[in-house]
Formats: sequence, C-alpha cells, structure tokens
Amino acid sequence: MIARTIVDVPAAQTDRLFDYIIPDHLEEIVRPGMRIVVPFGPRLIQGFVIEVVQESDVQKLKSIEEVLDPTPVLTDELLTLGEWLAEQTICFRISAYQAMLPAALKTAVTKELHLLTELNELHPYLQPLFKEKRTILWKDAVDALAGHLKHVRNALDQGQLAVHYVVKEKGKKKTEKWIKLADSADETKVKENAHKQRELLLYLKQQDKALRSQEVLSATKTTRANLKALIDKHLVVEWEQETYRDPLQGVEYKQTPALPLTDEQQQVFTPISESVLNNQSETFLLHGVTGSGKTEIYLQTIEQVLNQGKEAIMLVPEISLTPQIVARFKARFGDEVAVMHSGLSTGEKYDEWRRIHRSEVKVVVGARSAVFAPFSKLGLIIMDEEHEMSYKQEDMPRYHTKEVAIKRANYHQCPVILGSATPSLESYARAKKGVYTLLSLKHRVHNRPMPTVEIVDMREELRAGNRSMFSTSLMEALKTRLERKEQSVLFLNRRGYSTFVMCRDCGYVPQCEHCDISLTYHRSNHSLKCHYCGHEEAMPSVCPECEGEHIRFFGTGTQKVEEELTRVLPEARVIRMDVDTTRTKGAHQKLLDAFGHGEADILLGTQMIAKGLDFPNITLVGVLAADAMLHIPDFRSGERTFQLLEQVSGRAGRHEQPGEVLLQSYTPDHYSIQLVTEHNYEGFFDYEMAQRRTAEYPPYRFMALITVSDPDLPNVIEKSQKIADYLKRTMSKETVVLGPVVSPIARIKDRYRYQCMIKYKNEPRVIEALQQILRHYLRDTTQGNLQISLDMHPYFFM
Ligand SMILES: Nc1ncnc2c1ncn2[C@@H]1O[C@H](COP(=O)(O)OP(=O)(O)OP(=O)(O)O)[C@@H](O)[C@H]1O
Ligand SMILES: [Zn+2]
Ligand SMILES: [Zn+2]
Repeated sequence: MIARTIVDVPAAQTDRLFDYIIPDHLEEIVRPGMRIVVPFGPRLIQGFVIEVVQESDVQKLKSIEEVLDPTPVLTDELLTLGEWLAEQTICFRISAYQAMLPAALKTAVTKELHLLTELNELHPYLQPLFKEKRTILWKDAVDALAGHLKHVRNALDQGQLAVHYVVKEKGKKKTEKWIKLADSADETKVKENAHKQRELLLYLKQQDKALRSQEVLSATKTTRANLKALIDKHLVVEWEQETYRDPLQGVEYKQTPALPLTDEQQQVFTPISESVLNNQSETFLLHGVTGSGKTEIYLQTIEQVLNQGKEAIMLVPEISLTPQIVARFKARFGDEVAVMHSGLSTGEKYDEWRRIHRSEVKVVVGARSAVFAPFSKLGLIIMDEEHEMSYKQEDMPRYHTKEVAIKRANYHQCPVILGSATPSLESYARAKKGVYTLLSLKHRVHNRPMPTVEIVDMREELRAGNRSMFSTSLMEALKTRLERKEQSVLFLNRRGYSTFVMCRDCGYVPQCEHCDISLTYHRSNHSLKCHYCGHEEAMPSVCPECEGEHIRFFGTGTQKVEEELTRVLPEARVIRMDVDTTRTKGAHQKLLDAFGHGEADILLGTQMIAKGLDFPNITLVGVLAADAMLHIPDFRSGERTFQLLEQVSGRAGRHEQPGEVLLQSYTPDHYSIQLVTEHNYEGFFDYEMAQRRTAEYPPYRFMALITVSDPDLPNVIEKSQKIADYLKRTMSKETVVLGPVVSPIARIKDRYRYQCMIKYKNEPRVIEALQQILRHYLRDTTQGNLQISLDMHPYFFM
C-alpha cells in the first residue's frame, strides 16, 4: 500500500504529493489525515497522508518511518478544504493544513494510549501491555505489536482505549485521580457497620459513571481512608487520568435560560431556524443595530442545532473575544463549550482543540482559526461582527474567514449567519443582490432608544483657545456623569496616527489627486506620497486650504490621556485598558470586572473597548479623535471609521438609562462621521458605494496585491516593473494594473518593498497568471533573495 503525502517543506518544488510505502505492520493504521514521519533526502520530516492507494508510478519508493497519530487529525472534509484554500489564496498545501491545526501539533508531541475498560475485556494481544499501568506510550505499543496494530484500532473504535496527546515542551501534564465501581463488586466484603464505606458505594452505584475521587469524597463527606479500604477490597478501581488545562477554571457560570424573543427577534429567528431544521446551506446577513439582541438569536439558534445532535462554530473577532462574551455562551451551554483564542497558552489551545477533536464539546467560541474546528457534524457557523478586518489572515494562507465558513457550510449543508450592526460593504452588497439572505433588527431590545450622538468641532475649540485634548462639552458631560454616579467610556483610536498630515485649524488632510487616498508623510525627504499610484509632492509648510500654520502630523497615546484626565478631573477614578495594561493573563477580565462592579467612573481605552461591552451604567461615550482612522491610506478608511464610531457609540445607554455620545473631530462634515449621528447605516452604504463605483474599488471590483521584496533595491525595481508589464500584457482591457510603487512600509528587515495592484472584474485568468509569475521567478526566489507575496483580497496595503 502507498501513502500519498504532502511533506512539511513549504516550497514550490515540494508542493505536490510524494508517495511512500506503508510497511506491513502499519497497513492497518495509516489513514488519510494522519501525520507521519518520512525520509526526505537525508532527513526525516513530517507529512500529512492525503490518500492511501494500491500502487504508485514511481520506482524505488521509500517507506514511512513512523506514524504520529493514532487517529487522523484532519478529516476528509478538511483535507479537501486545504486543497481549495491553497488554490484560492495561492499558497502551499502544507501551509494550508498547518493553519488548520493548533501550534502544538507542529511541535513534538507524545501520544499515549489509555485504558478505559477492564483489562480482561481487551483483545488478548493488548492485555500484556496494560497489565501494569493503564497508560502506555503509543510508541511502545507500536514496537510491541508490530503487525497487530489493528487490534489497537479496533479497541479505539470500541471505546476501550483512548488516545492522549502530551505536548513535550509543555512538560508536565496535569493528572487527577478518578474512580468507579469495579465491575464485579462484591458488597458483602463491606462490614455492616462500615457506614461510610457503604454510603460511598451506594453513591458510586447511583452515579453509575467514572468520577473524580476528590469530588466523590466531598459529595459523600468521606475521608480518603474509607475510599482506600474499598480500593483495597477491589470494590472500587482508581486511576490517574490526564486533565485538560481549563482556561476558565474556577470561574462559575450561572445557568441562564433562553429569553423570550421580542417580535422583531422572532421575525429573524424563524427563517434561520427553518434553514437549520431543513439542513440548508444558506448564508444570512443579520444586520442588527447595537443592542438589538443579536447575541440572544445566536444563542437560541445554537440551541436548536444542539437539539438536532449537531455542532456549532461561533466566531468572534479576537479583540472582542472578551470574558463577557465567553461567559454568555458558557452560561447557556456549560461544558459543551470550548474556547479558542490567542490569549491561551500553546498547551491550553491544544487541549481545547482535542476536546473538539474527540467530540467532547459541541460548541466552539473562538477567533478566526476556530473556523477550522474539526467538527464532523457541523450544523451552523456564526460570524459575529462580520465586518471586522481581523477575519482576514495576513500570513500564508491569506484566507478570509467568511469564505472558509461558507465553503464548510456548503459541505455540511448548514446555514451561516454573518452578524453585524455595521456590515462590510461587500456583504451588504451581496445581501442586496440576494446572494445572502438579509435579515434586519432595526430597534434595540424593548425599544430602548439609540444613544444621541453629537459632534464636537475641535477646530472651534482651538479657535476659542482650548488646546487640551478634551473639548468643553466633553468635560461638562464627564462632570455630570461623576455627579450622577454614572459611568463613562473614553475611546482613543490609536490606529492610523502619525502617518497622515492634518491642518489643526481647518481639518484639511492632503489627498492624492489620482486616488482619493490620504497621502503619507515621509520623514526621510519631508514629502507626501501616494501608496497606490506613486504620486509625490512636497510637504506644505502652510495649509493650502486656509493658509494656517498648524499643519502637521498627529499623535497621542492613552497614557498621555490618562495623565491629562487625572489633572483636569482629579476626583474621577479611571481604568485604562490598552495593550500595556492588559498584557498579563487575566488582566482584561479583572479590569472589566472592576469597571462592572463600579470601581471606576471612566473606562479609557483603545480598540479593545469598542465592542461587546454591555454594562448598564454606561451613559456617556466620548471619542477623542473621531477622524484618526479616516486618513489611513486605504480606500476602506471611511468605512472603518463609520463602523468603529457606530460600534463605540453602541456601548452607551443599552439598558434603562439613555445614552449620550460625543465625537470630537477636526473634520465634522465628513459623511462617515455625520451619518453616525443619525445611526444611518443605509445612508452610509449608499454614499460609500457611489464612491467605490466611481473609483472602481471593491465591491465593484476585485483586487489583488503583489508585493515584491529584496535587499537589492535595483532588483526589486526591475522585477516589479517586469511583473507589472507582464500583467498589463496578459490581463483583459478592463482590468487595471497599478504600480509598481514603493510599499507604504518601504523597507522591512533590510528588504526593499514594492507593490503592484490589480483591479479586475471578470478575469478568470488571474490566479493562473499569478501562479505563472511565481513559476517564472522560481529560481530568483529559491536561489536568490527575491520574495514575491500575493494577497488575493487585500485588507492591508502596507
Ligand atoms: N428577548 C430579550 N428580552 C430581554 N432582554 C434581551 C432580549 N434579547 C437581548 N436582551 C438583552 O439586551 C441587551 C443587548 O443584547 P445583545 O448584547 O445581544 O445585543 P447585540 O445586538 O449583540 O449588541 P452589540 O452588537 O451592540 O454587541 C443585552 O443585555 C441582552 O441581555
Ligand atoms: Zn487649514
Ligand atoms: Zn495616487
């Protein structure tokens, strides 16, 4: 038998199947989706078995050296998905497969076999192995059983054995003592007057399953000595069992029942629920204003999926994967929930993944990569805050989570829900065209009012002599909250600072005359540059608009704001949340808890406080610089600004008390800011779509970004020019090829970077042309220093 294998060498030459002989003693065990160790040149490397076939065309094959997994880590579905992913994003298949697995599986892992039943129930071949201990090394089993591994397979299938993985570098695994009633428990061995022992036995009988020793002792208020007596009499068996590192251990979740849905909620719930019940692969776009109760809909849809015996993936952007969100899911579904996000240690992530892999949980709440959760009976995928950019992966494979979700849902014939108060233009446009089913929640739960939003013109403040970062109205509003003992949120957007130039007198920001994109300041030659088309101009010393002299670039940090805040409002208790204050584990939760318990009056923070917060006492939201993101050189910056402001505003007045929002801005007339005052998503959509149509940007066009880099500048210029020329020659007339131009980050790690962009509509040959470019420069990229990276639907133009 032959294993067709993808080997772990991420390179163009090795991005294909290699055949290996499956030695006889492994024949029963090797299946597609398992990791194996194979000889490759002089080395031994890892690989994934893709297919098992009878014959190979290749002569002189080598043999598989070792099998790393007793059961496949990738299902058939995920194997096919990886192939698709590699093609769509133009990456190596090995990179696609590795993106689907927890990092721990890329490193050395020891496998163990654990006995779950009585020794004598095992196949005679296996019994000697488990005579002395209930856990043995997988490797020892392979050595001892050469040729009879199929018995292990059968025992695994029958649930007599289980596979445990131990991440080597994480060292010690955690174990606990477990007990259960022995199968042939002869109760007459317990003396009449040994009440405690009898009680213990009775309890185990009633529970009729394996239990943690410690739990049983405290439930029956018995001592260890009593238990020991029963074990010695062979009435009870005890063993050590590996426990999972539970990232949420010690946190108690009170069970919450489903809330009766409001009429509006019911109206969107019905079609989704029909789709779930009819096993339809349908994509819903749930557009619901902030506080409209989208999460409750997610919860109840998941419940329905679980009732069908199926599984659900709940995707949340990394940044809003807050303890508060996790708590809402844990409170509804308890132990059925696994959590996956970057805050977990390698070991924890691995444990959560295994709980999914072994079908011990039915719901996973997680960031981007959780879309690959190895469920086999998937009934639903939800993507909350679907407009968030973090759903796009920025390293190979550069996939968008939404596309993967829809692909998987297609395979499993189940619905996808994309939810947001501010959907991406792409998704909303597709929903309007009927590609997705549009569902709307236009009102907050129980018709609570949306917060009132007011724009504060910071140019006026400057004119009136106020040079501080807080406007007079914001100070007033903060003071009122202090008096009323209500809470405020202050939001500082740090993204986008310091790259753009702005006039502080009139709010003017220099734009490229060809691209409608803010120009970027270049310190080195004191100039302004467009990163789409290469246009360059001198940095003005006075504002071309108002001739004012306060034209410069911009920047401030949360720490500075905090200092200023304590100076002007010394009586206010402030909690600051940013990357610095949330670095340690659990800090995020602690700060939010403190704020939730009313230990502070003001929560000051960055992006991480923009979403998911649901605190009843917040009645004021202040945004210090609403325009900060508006001027990032990216055609989506208007969209992002609207989305972010609408989301932050949504934190105010979610419960009984009404909310107020103040947006400080130097460009108060910009539509992305203006339309937030009316919470007018539709209006924003129409306006922005018109812009995109004129400038030929997505969703009217697709885009692809090609970045070329090399330590040798002339080489980068030459190669990127040739690539652009080739594309211009091969693409159809309507397709626009922009560049080559210097990348916004012109040099990284001594590599000079240039980029080209393609804007296309109907261009079936795009992927092929790009692959052709990669092939053409194969020698330069493997033997020289040249790098060419491709991003099919770019979200970052750096
Ligand atoms: N049917 C209901 N009855 C009573 N309260 C509800 C109901 N549905 C939701 N709520 C409550 O309304 C508040 C807002 O709901 P939720 O957080 O689900 O909104 P959301 O649309 O997800 O908001 P956002 O997009 O702003 O995060 C929550 O406190 C929630 O418990
Ligand atoms: Zn000006
Ligand atoms: Zn330009």
